[in-house]
Amino acid sequence: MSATEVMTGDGPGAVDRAGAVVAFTDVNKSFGAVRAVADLSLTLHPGETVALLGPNGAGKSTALDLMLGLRNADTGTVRLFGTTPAQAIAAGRVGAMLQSGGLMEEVTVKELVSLACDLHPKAYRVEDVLKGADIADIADRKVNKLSGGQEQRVRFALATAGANDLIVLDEPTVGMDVSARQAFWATMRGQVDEGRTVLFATHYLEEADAIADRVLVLHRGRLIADGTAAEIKARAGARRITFDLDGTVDEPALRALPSVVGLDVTGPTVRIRSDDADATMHSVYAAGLYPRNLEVSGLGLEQAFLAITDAASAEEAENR
Ligand SMILES: Nc1ncnc2c1ncn2[C@@H]1O[C@H](COP(=O)(O)OP(=O)(O)OP(=O)(O)O)[C@@H](O)[C@H]1O
Repeated sequence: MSATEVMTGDGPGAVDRAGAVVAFTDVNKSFGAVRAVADLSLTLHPGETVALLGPNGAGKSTALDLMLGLRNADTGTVRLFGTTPAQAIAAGRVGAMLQSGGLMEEVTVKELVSLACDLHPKAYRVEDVLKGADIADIADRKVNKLSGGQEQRVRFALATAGANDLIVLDEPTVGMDVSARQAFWATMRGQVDEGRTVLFATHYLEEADAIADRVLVLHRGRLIADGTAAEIKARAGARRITFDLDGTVDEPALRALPSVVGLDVTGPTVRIRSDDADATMHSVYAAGLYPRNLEVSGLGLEQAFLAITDAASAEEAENR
């Protein structure tokens, strides 16, 4: 498969757009010469938990800004619930937690959350929002006295002040320690269980793997993968094969073996990424090689992510 083809799973992303929560159609957004979002089409469906991954500068924040109507697309259309982002937000259907934008400083946590509830057309009770975001114990603290992790939880409270149908989170757990992160995702699961659609951008691939039922990978503004974490791992080359060889290692010959999608040789040690480990190993033996210390293991999402983004970069360099 070419790296620039979008890997689509058979999951909900593949079905028609009727009833879509989010629909991007051929969306482009540039900043000067930089194409931050390029020909992006995607559909999110009710109840999905979707992780948005991509290296730095891939266009994640820009895509979220377009989704929330904070920026306009140069070309293409963005629809939330069949309306414009502004209409969907005005109707109280969308909650967002973004990286940018300071919080009002001289107010208490409770005052800030109360304000968010006052502004929300389908607001929850302030006490419930505080409890839901696990900040009831710091409700009377001034916002400018919070730690980074506490501030993140306040942002989460603001995103969940009312009954939203879509929650958009940009790197929500940055600055949280491990236990705060676990508590955060437990709270988030509650939102998902209530039927909300959740989209979150993250650099923590283990979070994407554990929480998302669909993973989107952006690379230089393009969508290069869309599927479950398992599908993305499988398509990036499912297996990692490691062994040692005696004598000179013939790299071109190894690279030419069937199903090899990646090769790394360090001294006598050969590391192969293969999308069919049986076929690859069969041909290793058929070539008369005697691999020692053989290990075959599955690829983690992190390795799969690196593999597909590296492949996309290599392909781009070739086409240049
Ligand atoms: N306001 C802006 N002016 C100029 N260039 C911008 C602006 N916003 C984003 N860009 C550029 O657009 C590209 C995409 O940026 P974006 O912030 O969307 O990426 P990202 O995937 O969110 O990155 P990160 O993981 O580092 O947060 C980058 O090359 C960035 O430098």
